[in-house]
Amino acid sequence: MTTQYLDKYFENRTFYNIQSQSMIDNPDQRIVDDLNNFSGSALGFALALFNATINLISFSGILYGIYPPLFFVLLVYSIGGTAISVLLGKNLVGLNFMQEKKEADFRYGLVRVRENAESIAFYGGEASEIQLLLQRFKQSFDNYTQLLIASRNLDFFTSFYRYLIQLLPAAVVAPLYFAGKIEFGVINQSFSAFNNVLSDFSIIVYQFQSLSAFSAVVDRLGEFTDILDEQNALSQVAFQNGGLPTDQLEPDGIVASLTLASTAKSRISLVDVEVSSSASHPLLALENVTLYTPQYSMSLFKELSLVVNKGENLLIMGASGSGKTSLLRAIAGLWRSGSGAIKRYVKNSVEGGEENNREGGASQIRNEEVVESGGVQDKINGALLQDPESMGSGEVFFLPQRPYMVLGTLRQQLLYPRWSEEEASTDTSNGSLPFISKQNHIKSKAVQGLPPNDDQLVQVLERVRLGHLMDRCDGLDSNVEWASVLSLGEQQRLAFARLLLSRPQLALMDESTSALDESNEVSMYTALQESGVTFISVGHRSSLRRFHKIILQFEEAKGSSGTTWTLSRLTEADSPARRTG
Ligand SMILES: Nc1ncnc2c1ncn2[C@@H]1O[C@H](COP(=O)(O)OP(=O)(O)OP(=O)(O)O)[C@@H](O)[C@H]1O
Repeated sequence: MTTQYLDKYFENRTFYNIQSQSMIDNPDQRIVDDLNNFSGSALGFALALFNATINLISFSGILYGIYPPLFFVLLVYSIGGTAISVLLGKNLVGLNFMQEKKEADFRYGLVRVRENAESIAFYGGEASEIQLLLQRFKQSFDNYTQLLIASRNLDFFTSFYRYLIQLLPAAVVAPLYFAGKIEFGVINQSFSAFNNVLSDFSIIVYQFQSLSAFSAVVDRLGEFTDILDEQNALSQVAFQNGGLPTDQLEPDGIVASLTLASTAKSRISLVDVEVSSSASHPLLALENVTLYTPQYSMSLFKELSLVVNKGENLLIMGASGSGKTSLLRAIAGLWRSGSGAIKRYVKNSVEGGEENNREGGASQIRNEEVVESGGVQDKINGALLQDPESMGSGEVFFLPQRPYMVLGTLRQQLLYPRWSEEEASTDTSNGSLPFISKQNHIKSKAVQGLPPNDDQLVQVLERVRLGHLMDRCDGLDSNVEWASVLSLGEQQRLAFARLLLSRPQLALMDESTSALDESNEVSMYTALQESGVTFISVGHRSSLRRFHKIILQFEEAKGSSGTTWTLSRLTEADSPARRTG
């Protein structure tokens, strides 16, 4: 179940939609605790029911044989008892549901402290953190108090129900013994049969508390499953739709009904156009794209059209909050609320690598800058960037504003997110889980060619001026908490190393050099230009202009919501030659 849920959670970026649109609380807790409780309790209840059935068959015959009315009295008594326990415990399900949520919120609060330890320590925010955490704990505690009160009331009733009836067999059977109708041993026999049948009939009454906890777990998992299925169905619809008007879709089954409901508001159509290697083609085209925030609560920009050709790097500038990152989200397919079309031109990745190789020759200015910024250019050109067979080359690579450091070795940092499948196939640690089928897993990004060897990884590290990490951290296999150990600028350079290793056709970079000094920034951008990758950067610094050919500027529209945009070609004045001259 865990692998199934993980597959669904990661399929079609559902984890991102759940998080960015706050669709559901604590998916992690549902995957870990709720699945555990569900499987454990389901097995427990199934066994209890099976036991009770066998027991009932065995003992009801005995009891019925001794005195038939006793059997029927017991039946009526247990039906009444079940009804009263359902009445008394009906709010237990809701309370158990909330208890799971509140405890998960509290635990998540503690995880956030661990993740942001340094920022909290710099702010000196300990007192506020304790207060916030205690607030969460108090909510959990208050709910637990209510849960205890409801359980206590139910427990009073259950005990009363269990003991009240104990007198009945004695009261009925003793007179029969004194009348000489039955043997003395039959009294004991009737007690035993009576209690067995009572507990079988009363399985709901006795297990009500666990049943209500189970029911809360089922509710939480059901809610989660619905969201996962709905998101995946929506993505399939969007995929099948591929830019067609929704009325052209086949109206069959759940997918079609979701189509009609979900496309009441229009969505941007995202089309991957396959092109042959020989044809000259753009890398990206936006046609009349109007973008809204995911819930359509705010319009960001309207009717944006642009084309990015190979080598025509695009710079996006504008005020904070004007929608620059959101445009990258739309290009990456994360945000679809709006209208218009985004076309990404993709081709065979091996061909892409060859083309990169052919275009690997750098201009004079680039070479000068590279020598100045690191002096390892010859090695890079010779061993790495001109060896397409050894490189991965996907289509679009995204460098987010906040570099993401995975939990793992330096090698895994560098290879992320490519080659993970290859690693998984050589990983023997899954051997103890034979039921996990590899086919079920989300495919990592398709990679052609061999993964880079250690020498190449070290060269790229040196190219991004992180060669010292090899000595400092005990080589490529050292495993530390990278997000805490590396400075923000070092993390951004590591992200560039990933990009250089991945060598996509198009890179989307969101303020990915914001923490770097100017010399490092020049070095990173130069290396990227050298590798033949076309890039779209979001940034605030005017020093970035020299690496780009086109600029898209967002400006606040006066007197109306949203922003206006202007697209212009960067003039020669922005080139590095002019600047230095
Ligand atoms: N998940 C979200 N739901 C709703 N609104 C959002 C969401 N994410 C961002 N926004 C809003 O969308 C607007 C554009 O955000 P975006 O991140 O694109 O800005 P930006 O131009 O990149 O800003 P900055 O330069 O500060 O990074 C902002 O007003 C932001 O508050």
